Amino acid sequence: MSFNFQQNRLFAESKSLSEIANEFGTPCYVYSRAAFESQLAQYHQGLEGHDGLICYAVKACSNIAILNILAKKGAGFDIVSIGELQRVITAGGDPKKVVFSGVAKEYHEIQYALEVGIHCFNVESPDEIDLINQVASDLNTIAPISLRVNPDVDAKTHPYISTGLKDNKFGVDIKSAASVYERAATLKNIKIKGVDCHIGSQLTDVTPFMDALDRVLALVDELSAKGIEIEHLDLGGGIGVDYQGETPPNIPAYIQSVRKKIEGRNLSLIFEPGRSISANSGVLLTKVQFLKPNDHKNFAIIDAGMNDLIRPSLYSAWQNIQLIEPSNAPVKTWDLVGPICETGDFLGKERKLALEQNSVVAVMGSGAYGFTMASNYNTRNKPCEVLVDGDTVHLIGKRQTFEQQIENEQLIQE
Ligand SMILES: Cc1ncc(COP(=O)(O)O)c(C=O)c1O
Ligand SMILES: N[C@@H](CCCC[NH3+])C(=O)O
Repeated sequence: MSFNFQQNRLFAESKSLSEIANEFGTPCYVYSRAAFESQLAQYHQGLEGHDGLICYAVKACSNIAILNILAKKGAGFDIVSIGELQRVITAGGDPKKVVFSGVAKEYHEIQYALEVGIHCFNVESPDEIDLINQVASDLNTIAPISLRVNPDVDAKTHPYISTGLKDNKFGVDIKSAASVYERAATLKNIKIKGVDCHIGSQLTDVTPFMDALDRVLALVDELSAKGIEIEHLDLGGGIGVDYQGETPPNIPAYIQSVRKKIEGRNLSLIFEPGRSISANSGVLLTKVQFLKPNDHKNFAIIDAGMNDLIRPSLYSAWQNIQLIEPSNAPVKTWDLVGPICETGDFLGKERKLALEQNSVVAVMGSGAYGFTMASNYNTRNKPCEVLVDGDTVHLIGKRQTFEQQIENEQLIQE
């Protein structure tokens, strides 16, 4: 029972979103604790009885209160920067359950990750292996690594969020992976642990995952023949969600089919889900400021813009928009546009809604890549974030202030 209607009023668990909008103002991200926990539980259910880790992709929704809730339920974390690692540690997450992805890890980031003792580095290039080996040698330690391989499969998702094609910057071409492993095996401060693969995001069909897995398993066999034994497979994230009637794969069933494919092999499993845990665990509340109907198009100007939620502008992503209270206004077709001085600043186009001035709407499916991609464009303060737990509301992220925005800026002295 995450987001649900009760007598035509939209609720987060047992709390009405109108009450939240009144108390905290808009724009405001609202998350459901139960939703986060039940999505994570699906992954744990799929993995039950098999060795492995569910490493939530912090970039999807990184508020420390959320990370803390997931950590308490046993999650590990997939991070891509020292900042994300600091978030995990601040939130009480276990560094031993952290995998470090990303194409551009820096010396100080690798150093910190080694000092806190992360589970594994997901390495994306031969040069990076050398740097990790160097840092580990400087610290007189051994760095556990997986190589992120690019299996050249088409994830059949939006080109901007497809990562497993040979045209994408991520990972190492699977054809040259064996030689990269062979070289890594000669390095004194490197310990080879796994093979890593993440082919894209918002996949609604498991076929590309399974094709990638076949290629990864062929590599595992090739490595084994060369005397390099792989302990774990990290199959990344990427499971899609229902934004507009999509039918995403059933999570436990997906993991079961992976387990079936690796039967008889001594391989533990890591998954790095982001969107499938957080997208439908959050909404963005925004209020109609003005209505600007005209002859050929009706604009509803809302108080959230592309700086608060960039997905519609950046990927032409479609997210459902719903009134949180019943309305007596006539239903019309509206473009919901924000306050930013950009033509591409919209959260939804051609939506049939009974809008009036001060109506509050919820942009559904905003829990992933929502707040984490928010910016200060047009010097707008980032919105607040609240977490609903049953009928209790916690403010987990205060609305940013102008003073916070400019605190690192200074006038020149003349
Ligand atoms: C390496 C890596 N792991 C995990 C994720 C999480 O992906 P998703 O949110 O699609 O589950 C991403 C983002 O696509 C990623 O780049
Ligand atoms: N930010 C993207 C997903 C990127 C996934 C990260 N590799 C989205 O909102 O759909």
